Amino acid sequence: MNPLSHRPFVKMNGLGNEILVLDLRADPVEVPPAAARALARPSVLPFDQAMVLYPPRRADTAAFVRILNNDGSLSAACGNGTRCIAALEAERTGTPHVLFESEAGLLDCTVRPDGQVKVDMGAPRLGWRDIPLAHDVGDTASVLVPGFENLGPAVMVSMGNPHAIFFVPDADAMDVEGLGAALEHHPLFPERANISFASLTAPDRILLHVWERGAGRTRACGTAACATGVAAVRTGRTGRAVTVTLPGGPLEIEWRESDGHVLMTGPVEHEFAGTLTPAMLGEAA
Ligand SMILES: N[C@@H](CCC[C@H](N)C(=O)O)C(=O)O
Repeated sequence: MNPLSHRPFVKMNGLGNEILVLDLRADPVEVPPAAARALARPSVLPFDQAMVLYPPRRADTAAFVRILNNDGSLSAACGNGTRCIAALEAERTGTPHVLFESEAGLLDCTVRPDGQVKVDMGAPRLGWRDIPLAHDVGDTASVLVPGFENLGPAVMVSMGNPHAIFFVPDADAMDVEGLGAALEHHPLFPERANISFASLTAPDRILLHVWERGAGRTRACGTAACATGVAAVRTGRTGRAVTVTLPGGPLEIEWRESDGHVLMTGPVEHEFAGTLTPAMLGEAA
């Protein structure tokens, strides 16, 4: 019997970014990449990321969170998924403040009375080794990617996961699938990268399309919105507070001056809950 069989799940989304939540705190087991791929099949529980809750490593946190993309790969960060698990945990405990830990660090979340969730996503990392890049490129805010020089320079930012942001005249007009799939695997990005195309639509508004590492094109990516807010400040395009609008809707992003942390605010939606079956996990019943 697969140890994940008969475990409860919750399906949610953050601006259309499809999130599967597995709370394994009571009886932790590993979620192998093959199980994530089986569950993500279109006829089963198609998701972009699975947020898997494990017992906390620190007494002040609600859980340690592991994040899997739908190709089975791991990510240290997922902004939309973090809002989803914060809303669930706040509902469960009756308190609006929730602290999680992930591979990227602490995630301090607040569920507001209007249901919007604010997450302190921590400080971005901007050094080439931290992003990571394959080698020292000089200024990580202006990186010409070999073979893609026609796109102009990428701004590289890590929000715990690697992001390349291209500011372009019209993000709606970009071939997000074609360019994203090629750039995700570019040798300059040794851990692959999330690829974003961003356009300024007002002094404090950015239009964003994202190709996600390990998940492909999604309706929204919270860490990409955070990274884009940081990238816009680094390149002198905006102030520190912006609205980033993705196909799934807007996120409010602030790169706080006092401590360098990035704050993301946006909605979540509960869809349905259920129990995993052997068939969902790709096994005979
Ligand atoms: N959708 C997420 C990002 C998920 C992780 C990403 N695909 C990666 O592998 O880095 C978000 O909302 O941040």
